[in-house]
Formats: sequence, structure tokens, C-alpha cells
Amino acid sequence: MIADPLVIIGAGAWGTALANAAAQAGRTVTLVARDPEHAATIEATRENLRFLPGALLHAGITVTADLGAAAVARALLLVVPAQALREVARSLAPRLAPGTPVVICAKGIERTSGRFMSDIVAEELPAAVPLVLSGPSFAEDVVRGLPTAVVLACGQEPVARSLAVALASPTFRIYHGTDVRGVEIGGAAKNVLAIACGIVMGCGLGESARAAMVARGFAELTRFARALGARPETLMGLSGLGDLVLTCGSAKSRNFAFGEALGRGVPLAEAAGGKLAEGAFTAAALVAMAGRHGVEMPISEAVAAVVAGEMSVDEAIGALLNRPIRAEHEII
Ligand SMILES: NC(=O)c1ccc[n+]([C@@H]2O[C@H](COP(=O)([O-])OP(=O)(O)OC[C@H]3O[C@@H](n4cnc5c(N)ncnc54)[C@H](O)[C@@H]3O)[C@@H](O)[C@H]2O)c1
Ligand SMILES: O=P(O)(O)OC[C@H](O)CO
Repeated sequence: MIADPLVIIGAGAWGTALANAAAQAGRTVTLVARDPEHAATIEATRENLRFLPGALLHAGITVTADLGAAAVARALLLVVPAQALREVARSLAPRLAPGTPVVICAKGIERTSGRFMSDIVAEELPAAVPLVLSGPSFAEDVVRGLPTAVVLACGQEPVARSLAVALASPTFRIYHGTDVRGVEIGGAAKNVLAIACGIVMGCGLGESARAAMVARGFAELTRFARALGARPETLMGLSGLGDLVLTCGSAKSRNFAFGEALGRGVPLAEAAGGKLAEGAFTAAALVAMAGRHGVEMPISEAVAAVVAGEMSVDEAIGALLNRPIRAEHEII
């Protein structure tokens, strides 16, 4: 596939890291920032001091704030927060050539509509070919060239395969697949579960409790995914188990760090520390969708109640610990 020029919308931490990875893979990259002043500063200093300090931008990247750059894109990456994805997709609609592959890199569910990211792209950019990129990957690791593996899913298998080849490098390995729903569920739900793990650690409940949270979180994630028609093996892969292990195990995760702060008693309004904790926005939408499909997600429900201010951390932990004893694996 010809993926040049590759246009990346969103010059935050992940957009910047992906721009560097793609440029290193040989792509011609345009990185589009929201704010013209920020774009000019990155272009001039070759560093994104605001979102990813300490990393030099590859020489093959042009930075702009002009969304019009999307008009010539042979492939486009959407790397803005999940709650902003619709607004951004809508503004791209008149600019994008029909059939352009659009790779969704945000991990979340839209809270106002309860829609997945791929549904939003289908609604706002109906002529585009939607793909989802997800998996365990910290921007800081990717930009340092540390080995990372992610998955790229598209309903059209040849598009996923050829774009994976175009964007991958020896240290940024991109597997491909066709289970778009499974891959986006993995990315969205793990953020909610990482908040739960952060709360556990912030409260000092210990490593055993964290491991239990990961395993039971994975159980509810796979129950949910199965009910929504995703393939269970997808969730056993990079977007699902892989990302759960990363984000539930590292204070570098903004979702985990948010939960940890809540567990330490930091007030809700201050716990994210000004950083993007996607799970806080996704939790209620995830739980509502699970309810509509008759799926129990007690950990996600507890997180949703805590981030909505409806339950204290202690009440949420008490509710989880006092659930009835049951068989580990449900037959559904
Ligand atoms: N940072 C990571 O390691 C990482 C890894 C994988 C996936 N992701 C996902 O990528 C998405 C973006 O995360 P990030 O780390 O880049 O966040 P970030 O906070 O570092 O950057 C967000 C970017 O989006 C822009 N933005 C915010 N609201 C906008 C709006 N309404 N319109 C246009 N642009 C807007 C901001 O200006 C900024 O450039 C999230 O869904 C996140 O879960 C992040
Ligand atoms: O910092 P987080 O919690 O948004 O996690 C970043 C990535 O999603 C990890 O795969």
C-alpha cells in the first residue's frame, strides 16, 4: 500500500510517538497539532515539550495546525482523546478523499452516545476505511525505540496487512487482524480496569490484590467482548490481556496513576493531575453498554461509581470484597 503522505491528527504524546515511529519506518509524515502556536514551536524546536518532552522529532516529519493537510493523505491516523474524536472526524469529512484508510488510535467509548470509536468514524466519515490500532504501548517507550508490539485491525484484511507493513519497524512491531470490535473493546476497557488496579495499589491492598484484579478484570472484559460479538482470542492478545498487563502494572500509565491517586485519598478533581485518564470518561458508557447486553462487570461498575462521585473508594472495595462466592468460570 502507498501510505505517503501519512497524516497524523493530534500532536499529543501518542501522535508524536507514532509520527516518529512512522518516519523511522520510511513514511513521509505530517503531524497536525490543534493549536498553531504549538505546531510552530514543535516545528522550530523539533521537540514536543508540552506532551512528550525529551524526544527529538525525526527529520521526515512536518508539523502544521492546518487540517487541510488531510486532503492529500494516503492514510490518516486519528490520535486525539476519545471524547474529541467525533468533533475531529466531522471537521475532516469535507477534506478527506474517499477510500482513505483512517486509523483510530484513541482508546475509549464516547460517553454522550455510548458509541465505539469505529462507529463514530463510520458515521462521520462514511467514505473512509476505518482501522483500529491498539495494544500495550507507552508513547515514551515507542519514541525511545524500545521494542513494542501492537495490533492493527480492519474489516478489509488486505488493508490491515499492508498498512501494518508500511508503518512497522523492527522495534515497532504491528500485528494485523480483522476483529475491529475486539481490538477497540480491549483498548477501551483496559483503561477502566487500570483505574481499579491503581486504586488497589494506592490503598495499599498489595500485589496479590492487584493480580486478582487483573484476572477478574480480564474475566469481565472477555465476557463483555463475547457478548458484543468480538472474538475471544483477540482479547487474549495484545489489545486485551497485553494492554491490561501493561497498564495495570505500571505507574507510567495515566489511568493507573489516576486510580492510585484516588486510592491515596487525592480528591477526584485533582487525581488525574491534568493528564488524560481515558478510563474516567469511558467507565460509565462501558457499564451502561454491559447492562444493555446483560453482562455483569462489577469492577468496571465500581470504577464508574467512584469516578462519578457516587461511591467512596472504601465503599467500592467493600462492595467488591463482599460479592457472593461463585464458580470462577461462568458458562454463558
Ligand atoms: N500516550 C500513550 O502512551 C498512548 C498509547 C496508546 C494509545 N493512546 C491513546 O491515544 C489517545 C490520545 O492520547 P495522548 O497520549 O496522545 O494524549 P495527550 O493528552 O498527550 O494528547 C492529546 C492531543 O489531542 C489534542 N486534543 C485534545 N482535545 C482535542 C480536540 N477537541 N480537538 C482536537 N485535538 C484535541 C491535544 O491538543 C493533544 O495534542 C488516547 O485515547 C489514548 O488512550 C495513548
Ligand atoms: O497512560 P495510559 O493509561 O493512557 O496508557 C497508555 C497506553 O494506552 C498503554 O498501552
